[in-house]
Amino acid sequence: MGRRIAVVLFNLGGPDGQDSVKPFLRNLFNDPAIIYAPPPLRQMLAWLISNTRGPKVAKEYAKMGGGSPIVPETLKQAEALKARLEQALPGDEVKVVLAMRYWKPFVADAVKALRAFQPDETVLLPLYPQFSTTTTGSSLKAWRDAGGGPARIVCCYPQEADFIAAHAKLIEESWIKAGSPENPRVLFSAHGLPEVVVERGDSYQWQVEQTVAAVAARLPQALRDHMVCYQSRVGPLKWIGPSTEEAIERASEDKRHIILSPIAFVSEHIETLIELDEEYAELAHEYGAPGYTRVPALGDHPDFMAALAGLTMSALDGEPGLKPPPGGAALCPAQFGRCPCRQAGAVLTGEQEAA
Ligand SMILES: C=CC1=C(C)c2cc3[nH]c(cc4nc(cc5[nH]c(cc1n2)c(C)c5CCC(=O)O)C(CCC(=O)O)=C4C)c(C)c3C=C
Ligand SMILES: [Fe+2]
Ligand SMILES: [Fe+2]
Repeated sequence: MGRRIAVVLFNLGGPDGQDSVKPFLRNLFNDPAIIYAPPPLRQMLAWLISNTRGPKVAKEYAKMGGGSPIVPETLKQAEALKARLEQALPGDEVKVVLAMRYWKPFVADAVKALRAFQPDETVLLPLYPQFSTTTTGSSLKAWRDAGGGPARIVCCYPQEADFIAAHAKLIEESWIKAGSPENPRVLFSAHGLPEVVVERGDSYQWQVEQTVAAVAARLPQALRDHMVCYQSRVGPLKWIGPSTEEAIERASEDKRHIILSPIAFVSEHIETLIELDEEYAELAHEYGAPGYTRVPALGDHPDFMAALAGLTMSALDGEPGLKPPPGGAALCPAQFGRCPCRQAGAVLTGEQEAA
C-alpha cells in the first residue's frame, strides 16, 4: 500500500492585505530569533516598530496590489513540486503544504492540516537555501512549538547542483536578453543580517558565499566579474556588508553594466519587486551605471523544482531526522555552529533545532 507523504514548505510569509501589514511586522519583530530582547521589552519594541514602520511599508505593499505575492508564488512552487514528487513516487499520496512564519498560512495551520492528513512521512523543506537562525532556525522552533510531529528535516542546500544551475541559467539568460552588454558585473544580492547574529555563530553569510562561489563558477567567462552584497537593512544595528547600495555605487564608478541577481530569495516579493526593481534601479541610474538588469527570482524554474524534489527524495531515504547539506557540500565551520548541519544524523533536540 502507498505511503502518505507530506512536504512542509517553510517561508517567511507576508501580509495578505493592507490591514495585515502591522500585525505581520509585529509578529516578525516579536520573534526572539530576530530581536534578542526578553519579554516584555521585545513585545513593546515589536509594537513600536510595527507602528512606526507600518505606514511606510504599507504603501510599498499597496504598489503590489495591497499585499505580498509570497503566498501565491509559493503555491506555484508547491504545485510544481507535488507534480514532480507524484511522478517520482507512483502509488504514494503526496501533500505539499505551506508553513509561513509571520503571516497566514502559519506553521500552526500546516500542523493542523497534517493532523487531518495523517502522513506516514513528513519532510520539512525550508525555502531558504542558506541556513539562518532568523529564518530556518526560527521556523523549526515554530514547528515544534505548534506541536508538529517527527519529521525528516532538510537543513540547508547552499550548493545543491540543480539550485546552482537554475541561478546560473537565469543570470546568463537575463544578460543575453539585455543584449549581452559589455563589461557586466554580476551583483549577488542577499537579504542582510545584523552583524551580532553572525558573531553569535549564524552560518547564513558563510553559506551565501558558498552559493555565490558555486554559481559564479558556472557562469561563462564574460560574466565572471561579480560581487556579493547585502540588502534590506532594518533598524539601528550594524548589518553585514558590503551593502547592495555600496556595490551599486562601486559598479557604477567602474562603468559596469549591473546584472543584479537575488541570491537568498527564491520567489518574488517586496524585497525584489520594490527594493530591487524600484529603489536600487533608481540608485543605479543616479550613480550613472551604464545599465541595470534584474535577474528574476527562481520561482518555479524547472531546475529549482528538480532541486526541491531531489532534496525531498533524499530526505525520505534512510534514517529520519536532520539531513546534511547535499552533494558532499562542506559542513559549516565550527564558528558557525548554530547551523544544525553539524548535528546531521543525530536525533535533534529542541535546543539544537532552535539554535
Ligand atoms: C534569506 C532570507 C531572509 C533573512 C535572512 C531575513 C532576515 C531578517 N529580516 C528582517 C526584517 C524584515 N524582513 C522583511 C521581509 C522579508 N524578509 C525575507 C527574508 C529574510 N529575512 C523575505 C522573503 C521578506 C518578504 C516578505 C514579503 O512581504 O513577502 C520585512 C518586511 C518588509 C519591510 O518592512 O521592509 C522586515 C521588517 C530582519 C530584522 C532580519 C534579521 C534579523
Ligand atoms: Fe527579512
Ligand atoms: Fe551548516
